[in-house]
Amino acid sequence: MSQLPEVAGNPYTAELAAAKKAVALAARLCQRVQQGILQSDVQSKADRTPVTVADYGSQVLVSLVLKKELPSHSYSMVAEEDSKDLRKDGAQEVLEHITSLVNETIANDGSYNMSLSKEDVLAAIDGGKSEGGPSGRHWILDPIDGTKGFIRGDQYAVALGLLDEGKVVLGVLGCPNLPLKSTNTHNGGSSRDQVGSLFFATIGCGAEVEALEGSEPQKISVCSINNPTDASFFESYEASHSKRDLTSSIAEKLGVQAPPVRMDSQAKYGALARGDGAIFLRIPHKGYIETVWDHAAGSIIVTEAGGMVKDASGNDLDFSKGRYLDRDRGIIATNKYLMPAVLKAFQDAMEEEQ
Ligand SMILES: Nc1ncnc2c1ncn2[C@@H]1O[C@H](COP(=O)(O)O)[C@@H](O)[C@H]1OP(=O)(O)O
Ligand SMILES: [Mg+2]
Ligand SMILES: [Mg+2]
Ligand SMILES: [Mg+2]
Repeated sequence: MSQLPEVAGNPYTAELAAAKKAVALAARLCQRVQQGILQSDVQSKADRTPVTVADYGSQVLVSLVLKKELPSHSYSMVAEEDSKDLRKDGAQEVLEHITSLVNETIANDGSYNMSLSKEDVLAAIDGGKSEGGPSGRHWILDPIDGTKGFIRGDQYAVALGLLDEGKVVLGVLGCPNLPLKSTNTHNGGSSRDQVGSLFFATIGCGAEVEALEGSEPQKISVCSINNPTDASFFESYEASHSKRDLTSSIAEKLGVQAPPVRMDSQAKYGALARGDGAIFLRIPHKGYIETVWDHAAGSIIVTEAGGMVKDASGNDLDFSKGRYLDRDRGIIATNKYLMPAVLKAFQDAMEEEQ
């Protein structure tokens, strides 16, 4: 992949180029594993091994590319996976599988002439143990966001953000199964429609999308709908990830006519950022605490596309508290016109639920 030209006013040009390369390479590994799962029989879909291999493999590749592309940068990463299970007796075969998958992906890409050992793989995974926090720079990684969608053959994302002094300053979201063209352009669809979208944003520089395989980047922006009756909303595909009774009550209060669009992973943030839908509601069930890697990349892509991302109290998400977001009861992403009404409906629905 060619280096991005230096853009005046973007202090994160090198980091963005490295992050895009890292996510694109990791996504290639995930695509290969997902194709393998889908080609195998239904029985083995319930086996978690293939997805585990892809989660770890993706984390290894992202960490490797960032270190190779940014050799002079100090490195701290807050990532979802750790190597504990892989160090257990009986995990040798899985570790070998991950190692060969990573090495094959590197060899096919051709950018780096290197081969990782099993120890290198474990060390790369453990590079994601950082606690993050309010000072310094920390990469934030979800190597596969939307694991259940990944197994089903649906949407998933490789999500990478950069935290600088407690603020998310950069986000890259690789969505291998999301069509490059907006899903609400009524072109009837075509088998020639390109699938695989790479969203990215840097603070103050707007949000863009390009083909995961590489193409001319296009600026994106959230929709400008200001009447909730014209809005459509995204929510989790998995009922266990978000309270559907509350989201449907919010939609009813707002007069939303369209049925919910259910999609796995932060692909929802990407789709919202380019105007495929107007509102994204996420209301986890009691006891679930949101992690930073589930929202860092997606939220900056939406805000840089002109949208807003707020918690249930109407506050900005605070990524400076470590591996978790502050405990609050939900997340809303939408445009600036709709946010006041959506927030009010959200709070009213929650009050009624008490
Ligand atoms: N019980 C749960 N409630 C809410 N979110 C969950 C739960 N279990 C896993 N997740 C995470 O929610 C995100 C996907 O949500 P959705 O697809 O519904 O938007 C993923 O980050 C997924 O983890 P993971 O990254 O391991 O897939
Ligand atoms: Mg996740
Ligand atoms: Mg994950
Ligand atoms: Mg997980």
